[in-house]
Amino acid sequence: MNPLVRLMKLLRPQLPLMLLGTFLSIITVMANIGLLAVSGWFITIMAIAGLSGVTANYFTPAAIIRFLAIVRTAGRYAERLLTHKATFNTLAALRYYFYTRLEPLLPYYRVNFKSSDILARLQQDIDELDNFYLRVLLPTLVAIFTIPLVGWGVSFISSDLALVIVAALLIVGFVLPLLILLLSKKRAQQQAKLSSELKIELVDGMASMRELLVYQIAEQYQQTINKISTHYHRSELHLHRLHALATALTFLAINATVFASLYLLVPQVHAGNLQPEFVASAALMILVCFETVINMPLACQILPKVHDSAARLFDIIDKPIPDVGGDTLVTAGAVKFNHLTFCYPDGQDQVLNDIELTIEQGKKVAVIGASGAGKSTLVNLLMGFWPVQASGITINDIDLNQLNTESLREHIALMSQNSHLFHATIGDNLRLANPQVTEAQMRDVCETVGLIDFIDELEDGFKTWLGETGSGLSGGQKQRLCLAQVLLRNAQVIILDEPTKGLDRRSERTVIHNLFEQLEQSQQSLLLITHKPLMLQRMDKIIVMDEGRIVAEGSHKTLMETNDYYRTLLNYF
Ligand SMILES: Nc1ncnc2c1ncn2[C@@H]1O[C@H](COP(=O)(O)OP(=O)(O)OP(=O)(O)O)[C@@H](O)[C@H]1O
Repeated sequence: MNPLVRLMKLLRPQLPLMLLGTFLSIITVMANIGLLAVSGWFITIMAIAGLSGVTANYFTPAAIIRFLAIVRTAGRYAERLLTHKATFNTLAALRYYFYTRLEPLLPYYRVNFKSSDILARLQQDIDELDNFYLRVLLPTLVAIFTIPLVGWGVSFISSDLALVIVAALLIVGFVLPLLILLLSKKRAQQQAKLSSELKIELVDGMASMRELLVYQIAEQYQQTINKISTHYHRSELHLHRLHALATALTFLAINATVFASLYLLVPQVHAGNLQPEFVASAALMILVCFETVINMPLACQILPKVHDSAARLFDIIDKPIPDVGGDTLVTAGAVKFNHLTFCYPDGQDQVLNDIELTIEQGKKVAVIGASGAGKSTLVNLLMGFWPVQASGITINDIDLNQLNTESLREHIALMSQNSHLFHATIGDNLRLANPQVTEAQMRDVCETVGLIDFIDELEDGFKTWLGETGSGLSGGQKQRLCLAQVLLRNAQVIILDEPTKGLDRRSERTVIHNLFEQLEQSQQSLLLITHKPLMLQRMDKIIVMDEGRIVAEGSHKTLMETNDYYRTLLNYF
């Protein structure tokens, strides 16, 4: 379906406001035209009456002028109020619509989406859609309805003049903008592409500034930005030139129409077929009646941008959402991987091959393997991020595909290698994991992860603000805060991916000791990805993975004694 048609469907809830706004806009434009026409006529008859010394009735035209002036002012105010309200409502609804559709897609298409691109689309493209009603639909509807009304009104003065005005309005309102559109189409597309590229480069550059400086490629990066920026401004200049040309031609057409009106009407006045006051009335009216089409060149310039933005947004959200999750609530029990085999939708090779693994409730299982062995994939599948084969994974003997995703995420808490901390206070970051948590509970959990001394030394304690992605904390402190978040979830199964990465040996010992003590008490299950002997020693079972397969399993002691690959892995990491 055409993206603009889809967009119109999305705007349907705002239709009453939009139609009312359009109606008021038409009334306002017509009142303005009427006001100038009556004023021209009124000024002329008063001048003629003054010069010839006759009296004229000025009460009626003065009352009409006042009435039209009030309608114009009140109409403009109400129209602006309604049309802007409709626009803001639309903007909010569109953002909500696209965000809610994008959210479930991100875990599946993470690899193919660039966050800066998503940001550019969500911000820039939706802003562009916001123009659709105010700058495209509204002026087009106003032009379509008012041009015949103007023609009809002018035909009472002169049908020839009516034809000239309607023709001029059609040229200025439709022919000229379409011509400019054709001339600018390629450049406009190029400009949209460059603008998006510029945004992506800037966001990426800001995020990787440290690396750019360390690898001494900041200058190269600057040159790239300069190059895109120069091309962007060149396109923009070209488009502005075309726009200026359109504006100049529009004013030329307006003035030519005024001359044409004099050319047509003055001989008629001479011939006695028309009263002279209508000449001034027509001239003033012509100047203002182009208001009906004055925004059409801009509308034609914006329309392709709106079309492209809508197409880009629909393009993302139309990606199929993998069918994951059912209605059954998760209950505590063993987590089982039953001969699980998995291949990413966009991948060729099997990433997991015949995985057979059981994690009994309350037990601690570790997974160890070289980089790329499939450990994170195993965890992500258990979290329900990708669909798996029927009965490939079960919890308490219920197929993962039948389990409610929300309930699954309550049942299992995950601390991945790159857990995110928000630009908020330490307390707020902890409350994200558990909104009901009390200060006492926060202190307890921070004690468990060995962070409480550090927090107590901070002037604002839990109210200390963290920078973006937790900057302001050391790598080890961030890691411990993320661990605290996971522990606050009170989930039945906890998954930790290298939880002590970045910790010194003493802190690591304390954290491990406290963590395992808490797990013993709470009888939570633990699935741990680690290469640290300190933790591996305390596990009930260790799985050794290589190229997507389980190649060995047993306790730390047994594996150390019997498995060369396990020993190599421990030495290697
Ligand atoms: N979203 C994805 N799409 C396609 N292939 C992927 C995706 N994520 C991972 N892979 C591939 O799957 C394989 C296993 O990756 P995975 O991240 O599970 O390994 P890992 O054992 O966790 O590695 P590491 O210890 O380095 O984190 C790798 O070959 C990787 O390239």
